[in-house]
Amino acid sequence: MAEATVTMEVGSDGVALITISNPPVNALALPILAGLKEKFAEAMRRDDVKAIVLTGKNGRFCGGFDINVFQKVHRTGDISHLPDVSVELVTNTLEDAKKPIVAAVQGLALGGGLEVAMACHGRIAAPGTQLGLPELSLGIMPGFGGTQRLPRLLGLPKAIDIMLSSKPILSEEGKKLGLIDAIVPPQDLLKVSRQWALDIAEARKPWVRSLHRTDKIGSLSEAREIIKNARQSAKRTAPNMPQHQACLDVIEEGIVRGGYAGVLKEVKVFNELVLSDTAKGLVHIFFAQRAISKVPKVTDIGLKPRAVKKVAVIGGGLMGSGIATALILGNINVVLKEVNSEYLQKGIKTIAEKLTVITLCSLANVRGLVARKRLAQAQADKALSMIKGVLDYSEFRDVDMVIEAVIENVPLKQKIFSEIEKVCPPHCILATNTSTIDLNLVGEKTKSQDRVIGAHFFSPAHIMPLLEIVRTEKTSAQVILDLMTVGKIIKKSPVVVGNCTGFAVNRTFFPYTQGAYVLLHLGVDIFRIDRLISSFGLPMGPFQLQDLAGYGVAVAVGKEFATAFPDRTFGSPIVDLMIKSGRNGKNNGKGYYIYEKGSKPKPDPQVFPIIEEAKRLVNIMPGGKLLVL
Ligand SMILES: C[C@H](O)CC(=O)SCCNC(=O)CCNC(=O)[C@H](O)C(C)(C)COP(=O)(O)OP(=O)(O)OC[C@H]1O[C@@H](n2cnc3c(N)ncnc32)[C@H](O)[C@@H]1OP(=O)(O)O
Repeated sequence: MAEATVTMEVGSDGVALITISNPPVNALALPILAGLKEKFAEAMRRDDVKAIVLTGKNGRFCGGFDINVFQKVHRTGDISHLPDVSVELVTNTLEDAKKPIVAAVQGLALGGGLEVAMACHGRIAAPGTQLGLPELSLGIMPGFGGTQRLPRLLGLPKAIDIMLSSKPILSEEGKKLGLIDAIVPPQDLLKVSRQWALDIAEARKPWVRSLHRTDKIGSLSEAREIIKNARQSAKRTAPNMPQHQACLDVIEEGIVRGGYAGVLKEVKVFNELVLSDTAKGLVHIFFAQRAISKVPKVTDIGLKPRAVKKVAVIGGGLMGSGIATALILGNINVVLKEVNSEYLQKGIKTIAEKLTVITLCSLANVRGLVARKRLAQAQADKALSMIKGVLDYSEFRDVDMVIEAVIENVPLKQKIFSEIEKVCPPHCILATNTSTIDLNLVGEKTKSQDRVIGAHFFSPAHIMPLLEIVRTEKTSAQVILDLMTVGKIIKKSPVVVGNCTGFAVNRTFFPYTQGAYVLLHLGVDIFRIDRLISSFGLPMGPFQLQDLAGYGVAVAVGKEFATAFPDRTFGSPIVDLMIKSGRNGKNNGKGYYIYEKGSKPKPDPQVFPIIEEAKRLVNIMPGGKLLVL
């Protein structure tokens, strides 16, 4: 592992260049923070230093405080692992320095990295640099003064938006908003920054301390109104995330009692948030998301991913259309195969609708609905030109991958696999989107077992980030790597798992659903179950989710499980009875809930007699009273 260092070089111009080096993202690890303290102290002491430029090595300014330290705090419960950076280093040493400091920012300045840059007296950036405070996505909030300095540099609405969304902006936007003083080509970054620092030292440019600024804050009543609206919006969009409200409280403290009081409160609340369960969970997810791209004997054996330029998707239903949309959005050409032209048209129409909605959302910043719609239509049409609908296999001769997305039916999948093996080129990856069926069964009738792999997407497939990649003992490392790479290109989180009925997700999910059925049969109100699960933090409860997925999936998956794990299966007739009574969930607007366009799903009391019938058929409490939980 490369060493974490901070270096300082003093030029003949009297500018000290302090460089952070901690590959790959120059995170502010503890030795880096100690190094910064030491080098800044030296620069302040030395008479030959007039001004300072702070930068990061290898084209990246800084990816923020070292997240590994949070893990250490979580493991030990000992908050003293967190150093006093916000007041001692960022405010006293940098912002209140006796010599001007300019941040030369390139690549990225995120979290603590941007916070350090904001405490400097000038910020010069290379084009396309990412600037953001993503701390809330880790369950914490900015802790090096970001909650105070960002609003003072950008104004409250934009600063709140950046913090609460955790999304970075580019330096070009940063320049327009006032976060960046100048954008210069990377090769001029240090030269311009040095001159800028000297200009401040020699009073040719203003010496600005961000925390002391008030010009962008507006009146107290305006600020309060903005914060109030942000609070309400966060309550709706992030109801189970305490860090959103906490961050707004700290911002408000700074508005009401001044930036320095805000910095002090930020430190206190930051330390509380670091220990929260939310932070523990989200920091775990940060590392887990990175760990998934390291698969032993796949990503560590020197293989290079092959280009996947054209993918055939078999089946244009709910899953197939979503998968095709995701591929097109990732700039991958798609051949969509259906059994007849009616289904094919329907599939392509669904894809067109999805593309229009997505492009419309991505154009939210374009002014005027008409202009937005026109642009969205043009972009969606362009994307649609990457798809070719077919009814036979003639287009399959040059595809790099096939993703079969038909119904969960073993003989049908086996037939398709033996057909595609014959028509596709020998390098072609043969993937199935099955959610449950053992892949050895799916590929049983092919000779190309090394090319057979599971690509289990989650509905809606163009939106949900998880891609469960299922490998059998015979799937080749190259094929796994290729699918992982496609997954990343189409912005999924590909997780490689082993092969068994249900794989990892449904193997876990099935007992969860079974638990919900058992409670239903014990007499617990299903809408109460859903409410409890939502308030626990999941997007929806098990019954609403079943409505969303459609009952066909539940029936098919249930059968597979019952066959594979008969002793772990509780046979509830509820889904069959729902289907018998003409319900199919969201698909036909009638499930456990009623679905009407433009309104939220409403619990349907008419399902109670169906539930009673299910309970009567499987009487798990003969003669007993209903359990009140
Ligand atoms: C007090 C302060 O307010 C608190 C903070 O600053 S908290 C930190 C705030 N910063 C962040 O949240 C940024 C987190 N990092 C990222 O979003 C992305 O890593 C990135 C955009 C910087 C780079 O993305 P990318 O190039 O795709 O590389 P990615 O694979 O994510 O990361 C490369 C490596 O750097 C590590 N890394 C990235 N940021 C890190 C950080 N802040 N601390 C420690 N390690 C970090 C990753 O764990 C990964 O390690 P690995 O190779 O051992 O798995």
